[in-house]
Amino acid sequence: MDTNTTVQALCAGLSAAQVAAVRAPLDRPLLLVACPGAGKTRTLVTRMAYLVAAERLPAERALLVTFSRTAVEEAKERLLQLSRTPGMPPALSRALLQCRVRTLHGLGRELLRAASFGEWERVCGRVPVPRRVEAAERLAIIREAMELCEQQGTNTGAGANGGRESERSVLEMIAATAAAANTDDARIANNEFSETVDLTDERGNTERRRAVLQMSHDIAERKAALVAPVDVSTLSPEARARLHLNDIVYAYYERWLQQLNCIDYDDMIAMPRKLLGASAPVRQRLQRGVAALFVDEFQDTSTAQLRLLQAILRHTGAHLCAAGDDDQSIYGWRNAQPAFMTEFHTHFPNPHRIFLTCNHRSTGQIVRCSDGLIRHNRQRIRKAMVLPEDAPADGGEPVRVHRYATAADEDADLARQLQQLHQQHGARWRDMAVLCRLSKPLEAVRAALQARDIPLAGADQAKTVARSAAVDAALRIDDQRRESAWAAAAASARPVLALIELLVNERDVKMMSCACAAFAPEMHALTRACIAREAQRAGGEALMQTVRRMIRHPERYFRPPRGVRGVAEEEAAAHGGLSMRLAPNQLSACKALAQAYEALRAHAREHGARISLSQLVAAAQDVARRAPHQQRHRHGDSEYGGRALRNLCQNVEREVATAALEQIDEEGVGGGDDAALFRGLMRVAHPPTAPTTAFQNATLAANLPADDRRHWLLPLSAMLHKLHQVLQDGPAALHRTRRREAVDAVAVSTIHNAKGKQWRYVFVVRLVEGICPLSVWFGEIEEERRLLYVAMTRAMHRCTLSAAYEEETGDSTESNQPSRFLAELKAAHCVLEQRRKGVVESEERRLAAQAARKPKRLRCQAAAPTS
Ligand SMILES: Nc1ncnc2c1ncn2[C@@H]1O[C@H](COP(=O)(O)OP(=O)(O)OP(=O)(O)O)[C@@H](O)[C@H]1O
Repeated sequence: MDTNTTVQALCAGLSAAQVAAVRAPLDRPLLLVACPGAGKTRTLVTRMAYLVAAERLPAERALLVTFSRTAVEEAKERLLQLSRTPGMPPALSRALLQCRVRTLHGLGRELLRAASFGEWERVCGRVPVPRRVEAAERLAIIREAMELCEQQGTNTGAGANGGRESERSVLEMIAATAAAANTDDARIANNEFSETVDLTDERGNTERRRAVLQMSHDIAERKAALVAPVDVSTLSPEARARLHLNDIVYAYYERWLQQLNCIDYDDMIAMPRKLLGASAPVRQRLQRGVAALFVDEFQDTSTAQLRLLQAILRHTGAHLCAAGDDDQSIYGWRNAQPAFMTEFHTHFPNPHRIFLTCNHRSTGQIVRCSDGLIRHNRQRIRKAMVLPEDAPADGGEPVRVHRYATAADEDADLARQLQQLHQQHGARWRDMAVLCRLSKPLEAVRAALQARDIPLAGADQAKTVARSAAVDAALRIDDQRRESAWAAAAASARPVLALIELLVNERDVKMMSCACAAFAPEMHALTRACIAREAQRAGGEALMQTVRRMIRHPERYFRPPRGVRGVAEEEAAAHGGLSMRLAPNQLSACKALAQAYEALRAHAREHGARISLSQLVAAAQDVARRAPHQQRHRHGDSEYGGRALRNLCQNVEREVATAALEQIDEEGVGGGDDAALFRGLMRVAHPPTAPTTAFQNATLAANLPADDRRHWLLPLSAMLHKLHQVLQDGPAALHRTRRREAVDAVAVSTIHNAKGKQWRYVFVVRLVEGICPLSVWFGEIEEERRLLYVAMTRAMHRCTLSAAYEEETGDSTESNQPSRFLAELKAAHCVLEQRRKGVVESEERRLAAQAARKPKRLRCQAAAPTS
């Protein structure tokens, strides 16, 4: 098939504007300004295919980035569909599956992985691989810094002096954090910062919450602008006195992130950008992977993200094709800047702009009603949403606006309408969605719908199911065998895992003690404490390095055996040894530990990237068997137990690998090759709760040749983590892989989560002041209006908006004002219905009574009017 025919097949069914976008020349950046339902994702992926087919773009160098995982899934699905277009040459079909689709954060993570150990430390100030700080942790740290600054009389408002005093004391704290490492460790160990911040009070307009969020926003802004926090320790007292509160909180927050070896969401964008300037491997990784960059949902771009995109284009010279709708920008709280759409030309010079304004999704009435609403916004690219030529301008039903006396009435009537659509109009549950501005009010809605047996799901209308039987069969794990293997393995696991743990984590005293119990049982607690103190004195040296140093200079650390003359204690201390030296037998204990450790380390080095957890376990078992004390103290490590542990490890390995494969299968792109498997392993290999991961990785990486580090570092951590979990929780833990499966259920979701989706019937509930628009938001009324616009434009066939005058909250009843946006809807495209409590209730009672009497007749009866 020639290229022209292929292109024709690709563009079949597209509108003229969409075809123009697909075939636009490559010499200038391209911006597609689209309306809801204009098919921008479809156009973007078709352009990708067009460039691959007609412009010889290597598919693996076509990269589409977007801003949420759902959007990634959606784009991959579209690529898959496109690859199955009838008449598509098989080579092109295969090539399309090689196109890469990522969230921008995912791309950032990928680039971070290409950085070397040293670059991580030098450019990012972290040890690979850092953990991502939880949202609650972030807010807790910010709040703590602000409260510390507020203490001692800042509440005087004008009391600048009191404020300055306390701010200064926080500055001292920041400067002293490095010195106070012990306290910090204790706080980290106690997980103090994972305390959850009260974010449930979504309607509460509390000043503190607002201030903390605003500060968090300010920190994000600074990070977006790559503003480094001040280094307090280098400032003069005068300079410190001039610092603003926000500078102090930012410095405090960053200091803590470094202490915790964490990065935040913004770092996943800002750090790759820094690394692009500083690291050749990161640049090369990027250059290999990007010749054309496609950005979907461009209106959600934040300042930092824009800069990363610019850096990518600068370093690769790639073609840019962005698509977005400024009217659907709803992530202002994540620093999204719809203005980047209007000012596109200032960031990407000489662009080509194409408008896609035809809504292929909704009826004429929905399109006109929602278009009338969004026209109240001023900061927007002027565009009129239109319908396809063959669609009637006033087609479909008008938008329904329902008002109720109470929220309970609203929910009861909602349930009735959903049931009616399902039972009398044959609609599937999955064709319906209930959307709300906030998640909290949805709790009551869910309860009301569940009470009436309506199946519910989230916006993705999928549920988590256990791993499929096919995968189980592939794993060939038989429950009974696993059960007994687990028992035997658990019994023999401790000494073996202790040694592996020590290899993985050379700085953790607890791990060393654990390993000592098996390989150097004679070692006293005092000796272990001395090793730890010596390592600390040497600036955080690896524990085993300290042990080696002590073995090299026994005269400084150990008393000589009886009858042998040694150096005086004062002299030993003067040479940097211990002032109180350890008993002579402690030297042999140290040697036993070092010997076992070296044997395992040599094994790991020898096998490098090819070693698996079960091989490592086998090696550790071998070392354990040869350890001198093992002959004296048999500790029940039966041969069966040893074998069982190796089997268990193999199962764990298979499980981790299968989880990776499943993930790759679900993503559908790039499956099969080793690189994809490895990427998948990397993803599942992220033990979320292991506090020592960073150190583990650091030490292990130091132990391995550079090339081997990335190949098994994280997978091994994951497997060890899983093995611990299995040993702790029993065999059931081995069987926990889950996946998402589509269900026939009504989507109940926040508007944010519904973005990019569509349903035949959409119900937007709780449209009252304080919820939509949300009163606590920072005056962003236009963003609130955009949210309602997004919600309405999800509807294909019917859109129902509702509000109630009263809502019961606990013991009290709150009165509500209907949302101001309802008054902005044009009367010509909507019908207002005042639904009274009595009518709804009596109708329900009547139907229920009728159902009890004549269930068969009820099924074919037409709906009775209720208003
Ligand atoms: N040329 C077309 N002809 C007919 N239907 C189309 C056309 N283009 C897109 N559609 C349909 O319109 C609907 C909306 O498309 P799509 O979801 O790609 O739009 P979108 O611009 O991403 O929407 P939104 O921004 O609102 O999420 C889909 O059902 C899609 O199949």
